[in-house]
Formats: sequence, C-alpha cells, structure tokens
Amino acid sequence: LNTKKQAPTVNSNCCSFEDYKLTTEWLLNQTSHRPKVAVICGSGLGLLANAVNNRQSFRYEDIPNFPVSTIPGHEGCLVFGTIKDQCCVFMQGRVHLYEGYSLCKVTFPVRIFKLLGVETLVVTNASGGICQDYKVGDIMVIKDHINLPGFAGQHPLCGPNDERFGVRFPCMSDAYSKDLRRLALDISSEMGCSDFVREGVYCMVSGPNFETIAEARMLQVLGCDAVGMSTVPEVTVAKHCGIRVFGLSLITNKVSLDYSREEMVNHEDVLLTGKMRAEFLQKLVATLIIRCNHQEQ
Ligand SMILES: O=P(O)(O)O[C@H]1O[C@H](CO)[C@@H](O)[C@H]1O
Ligand SMILES: Nc1nc2[nH]cnc2c(=O)[nH]1
Repeated sequence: LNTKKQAPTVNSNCCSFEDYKLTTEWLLNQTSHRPKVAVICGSGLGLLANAVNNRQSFRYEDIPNFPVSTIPGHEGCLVFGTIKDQCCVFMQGRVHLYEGYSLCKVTFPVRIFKLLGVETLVVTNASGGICQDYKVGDIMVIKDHINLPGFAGQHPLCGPNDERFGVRFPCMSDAYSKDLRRLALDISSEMGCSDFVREGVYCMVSGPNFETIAEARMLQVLGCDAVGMSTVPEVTVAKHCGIRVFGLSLITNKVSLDYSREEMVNHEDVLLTGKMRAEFLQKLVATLIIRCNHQEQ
C-alpha cells in the first residue's frame, strides 16, 4: 500500500516558488527601488501612480512570468517610485479571473511584492453600489469582503500550501487593517470629503457580466454594499503572507435592484467615473502612504 501523500492534480498552484523568485530577482536587478508599499490600481484608476517621483516603469509583458492585462482601463505597467520618503510600487492595472487567468496568476504580483519586501498593500477597484445610500462617485473604504467565487472553490489558496508564504488555514476576520481604515477616514475628514467617503462590505463575483436584478437583490440580502470582479483574491493572498491590507472601492455605478430602472451599466461609464474621482483618490492614497506606519500590523 502506497501511504505517501499525493499532491492533488486539480486546483494545483500554477506558479512554483522558483517562478516567484525568478521574477523578484529580475526586478531587483532592474531597479534600485525597494518598496515597502504596493498599490494595485483598479479600472480607470491608473492615474493614482502619477503621485510618484523618481519613477521607473516596466511593462507587464517585459517582466518574466508577469500576467498581462487585457482590459481597457488597465495600462499594464509596474511603476516604482517615491512619495515623499516612502518607496512604493504601483500596478497600473490588474488581471481578472474572467480574462481567463487562474487565481494563482491573478495573485502572482502580490507574492512578488512580498518577496520584494512590501509590508503594506493598498488595493483599489471600481464597483457597483448595492447599498441604497451610495451614490456614483462615492468612495467606500473596504471594511470586509465576501469571497463568492471562493465559496465555489475558485480560491487562490486552493492546492498545496507553500509554508514559505503562510499557513494552511489563514485567519481572515481581520483582513483589512483597522488602523489604516481609521487613518483613511481621518484624512478624508481633514480633506473635507467625509460626505462621499463610506465604509462597507465588498463582494467579489467572477463576472464578466454585470449582475441581473435577481442577483443584485441576493447580494443585498447577503450584506454586500458594493460588488465587483476583483480584489478579493489579491487581499486573500496578501493576508496569507502577512502583508497588511487597505482597500478603496470607487462606486462607479448604482446596481439595479428594481425592474423598472432603465439605466444600463457599461465599462465605459465605469472608466469615466474613475477619471472624475482620480484627483481625490490620488491625494487620499498618497497621504495615506506618507502617514502609514510600517511597523504596525
Ligand atoms: O475591479 P476592477 O479591476 O477595478 O474593475 C471593475 O470594473 C470592471 C467592469 O467595468 C470589472 O473588471 C470590475 O471588477
Ligand atoms: N460585478 C460588477 N462589477 C462592477 N465593476 C464596476 N461596476 C460593477 C458592477 O456594477 N458590478
């Protein structure tokens, strides 16, 4: 009888530790920047990276093993630089499950950030507002999330666990740093913008279609304030490897919960709302980066 434990063949991680190491070493050889903060820019939010000085930028297709964005509004550039004395790296654009990438590939950059020495991850996204109080252009500080694809086994940590990154069963009840959430709300209030900055629960669906009305109503009952097609895998992998996480979701459209509503959502409008709020978001993220204390976890 063969008692040796067999590695599962389904849901196995598609990236080996050597893949992560190769990409990290390639980047370390190309740049002298050593970022402590990483920012993932959501749909139409690539302008956030304009806050950096001493900029050095790489196209995703030129970085070994890096996944390449295929969606408009996701430029596909990894931008290193400084904001005041803080060294940071910005992903101008992410990749999504619906583009055909495995969740291992979707979250590949997060583990690269870990190996580069990043301690804090700022995730941003565009989302549809489910909470009836939310308006287009509101910014939701992410308090918590619902991993809907995860419930069905589409989870970035399925497969053999690599203990070099984290434990088999990571705790997720404190996924979003309380300190950074409080700091973001303080900064918004100092900027006089509290009226459009909220705090709520983000739900990931796989997409690529926007919600039916029945689905939207179900998400509302589940306690979701906003819905999108990203972020949760990156946050999960970051939390798994001990990176502190902060998340911002820009409400780019209201999700229809009512059959009489005739307004239709589309990606172009999502990108337009991103442009409208880019300046505020850039200031909020830059101030947060300057003021966050890397020692806290
Ligand atoms: O989550 P980000 O990448 O911001 O993009 C959001 O916007 C796109 C739909 O317009 C979807 O990809 C959705 O997830
Ligand atoms: N699933 C989903 N993703 C979005 N991204 C931006 N708006 C939306 C939305 O209404 N639904």
